[in-house]
Amino acid sequence: MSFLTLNSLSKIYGNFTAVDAVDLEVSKGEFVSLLGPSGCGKTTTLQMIAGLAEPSAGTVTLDGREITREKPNRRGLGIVFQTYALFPHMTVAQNVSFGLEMRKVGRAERDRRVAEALALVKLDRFADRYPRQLSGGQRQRVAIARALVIEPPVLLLDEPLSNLDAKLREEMQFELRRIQQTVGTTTIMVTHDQGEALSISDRVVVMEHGRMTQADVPAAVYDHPATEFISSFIGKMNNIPGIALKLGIRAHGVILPATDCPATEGESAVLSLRPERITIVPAGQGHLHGVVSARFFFGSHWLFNVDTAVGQIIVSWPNTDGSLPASQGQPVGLSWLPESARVSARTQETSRIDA
Ligand SMILES: Nc1ncnc2c1ncn2[C@@H]1O[C@H](COP(=O)(O)OP(=O)(O)OP(=O)(O)O)[C@@H](O)[C@H]1O
Repeated sequence: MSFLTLNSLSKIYGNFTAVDAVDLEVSKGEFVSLLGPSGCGKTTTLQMIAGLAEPSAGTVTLDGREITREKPNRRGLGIVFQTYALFPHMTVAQNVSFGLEMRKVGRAERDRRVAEALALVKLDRFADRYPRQLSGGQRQRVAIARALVIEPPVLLLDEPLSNLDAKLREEMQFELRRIQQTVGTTTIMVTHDQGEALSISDRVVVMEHGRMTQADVPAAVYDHPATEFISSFIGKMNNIPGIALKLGIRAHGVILPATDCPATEGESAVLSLRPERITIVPAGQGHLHGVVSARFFFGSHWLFNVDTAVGQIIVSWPNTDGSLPASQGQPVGLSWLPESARVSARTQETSRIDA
């Protein structure tokens, strides 16, 4: 059963369509990320849910009630922006309490709920501090506590972690998920960070040029990207152009196997293969031959660039025991399970990239 429903929601500025007929059903308690490159319409979609932007067409329905034209304060949704927007002259507790005062909640209940919200974000010891006395991550926790204390039906997060440095950002991603799972609030988060969207969401909604192009669980978006754009935007992908065969492609005279082969035999196609699905094997073995042209260390894994007859192939190799399959300049073979590769019809977009 859908708790929040977007029905053909659109936003048009002059003759520019920022959001193009987006349909989405979000279940109660679900954590959904809106993911896409800059300018694809994520924030505008979120703002239409919040009531901060008026839809040009379509509807927003919350818990069976249409709220498309309702004022933001009447919707009572929790909102957290990229900039924390805390009141600088108020303490942490006063910041969190503010929304309850506006709603005329009595003193005793206010104190109880503020204490609960601060405990939830692990800031109970910071209640009397001012925002300037907090780190970026702590301020963002205050913003989350402030949004949740009013017990909103939906929590809307717009790039909530993008002002934090990489390490803190990762910690806060786990924290955000823990908090959301503890309170069970239906949550929609806008992000352009694919890792963030994949790691903490129940479902990822990918947007391109104002349109929703895939909405699915993270593993499905990663393993079965609906468009070529998604396959290269989410994670790394080797896209090898060639001619479709029944089970694979032929590229530069080499036959590359794949079982997932919806393209028509004989047509121009592209074989997509994730770097971590490729194994480096001794020269003379495998489906493809090449020479290691570069090697990069990332701690948990290495990336190998391998020059082959069909172009440069990226291979990811896990750092399980410190051993390496090949050194720079070494001839190698590349192997993969045919079910790890996917062949799709070649679009004009790929042709342009390859040209
Ligand atoms: N008030 C406005 N008037 C005209 N165009 C607008 C307005 N607001 C947004 N746009 C345009 O609509 C498109 C979508 O903007 P939006 O902010 O939703 O993108 P986004 O996906 O959230 O991008 P970002 O990650 O950069 O914030 C952009 O091309 C933007 O320039």
